[in-house]
Parts: sequence; C-alpha cells; structure tokens
Amino acid sequence: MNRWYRKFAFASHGLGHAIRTQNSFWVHVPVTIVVIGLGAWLQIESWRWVAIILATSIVMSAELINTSIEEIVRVVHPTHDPRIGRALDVAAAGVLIASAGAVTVGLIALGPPLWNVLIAGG
Ligand SMILES: Nc1ncnc2c1ncn2[C@@H]1O[C@H](COP(=O)(O)OP(=O)(O)OP(=O)(O)O)[C@@H](O)[C@H]1O
Repeated sequence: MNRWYRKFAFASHGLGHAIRTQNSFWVHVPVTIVVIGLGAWLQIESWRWVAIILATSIVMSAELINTSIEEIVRVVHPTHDPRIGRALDVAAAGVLIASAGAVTVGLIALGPPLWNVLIAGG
C-alpha cells in the first residue's frame, strides 16, 4: 500500500512540475475544462464522454512524455546536436498528432449536440 502511495506521489509531483513549467499545459488544461463543462451542459451520451476522455488523456500523456524527453536531454546532452534535435522534433510531432486527433474527436463528439442546442433550438 505504501509502495503504491509512493508511486502515486511521484507521478503527482511529475504532473505538477509539468503543469507549472510547460506552457503547452496552459493551453491543454483550460481547453480540457471548457470541453468537460460543455459536455456536462449538453448532457452528452456516454460514448461521447468516452471519446473525449480518451482523446484528452492521449494528448496529456504525449505532452508528459515529450516533457520528460526534453528534461532528460537538458541534463544528458545540453549542447546542440542535430540528432538530438531530430529526436525532440519526433517527440513534438507525437504531441501534434495527438492534439490534431483530439480536436477532430472534440468536433465529432460535441459538434452535433452543440448544433442542436444553439442552431436547431434543442
Ligand atoms: N540539444 C539540442 N540539439 C539540437 N536541437 C535542439 C536541442 N534542444 C532543442 N532543440 C531543438 O529545439 C526544439 C525545441 O526544443 P525545446 O526542448 O526547447 O522544446 P520547447 O517545446 O521549445 O520547450 P518547452 O516545452 O520547454 O517550451 C526541438 O524540437 C529541437 O528542434
């Protein structure tokens, strides 16, 4: 039990550090709050929640892994190296792909219910 508590504490510490230091999270977190608020307001079906939760979790995980790689590079190889640059670019591309997927999922999951309420009048 204590071991699991320690694992959770380390992970929470990492999450807090990423949110404080990575400006990408200053976009991810407010967008996620707005999307959850919209979902609650529109009372969307379970499958839409599942899609939104999966998409946002994938973006956050990709961002955390990217941050982890950046932090390691700063320690292990602080000087400029095109091979390191390529590796960092690939990790950043992972975040980009996950974000593009999440925007698409958000449009599919929230678009029709939002349209019904705002345009079609319920
Ligand atoms: N040591 C390095 N060698 C070569 N290129 C690097 C190196 N460090 C960074 N780069 C290049 O700069 C880009 C940005 O890297 P950086 O780690 O600064 O990410 P960032 O997203 O700008 O940082 P942050 O997430 O902290 O705002 C990388 O994708 C890579 O192209």
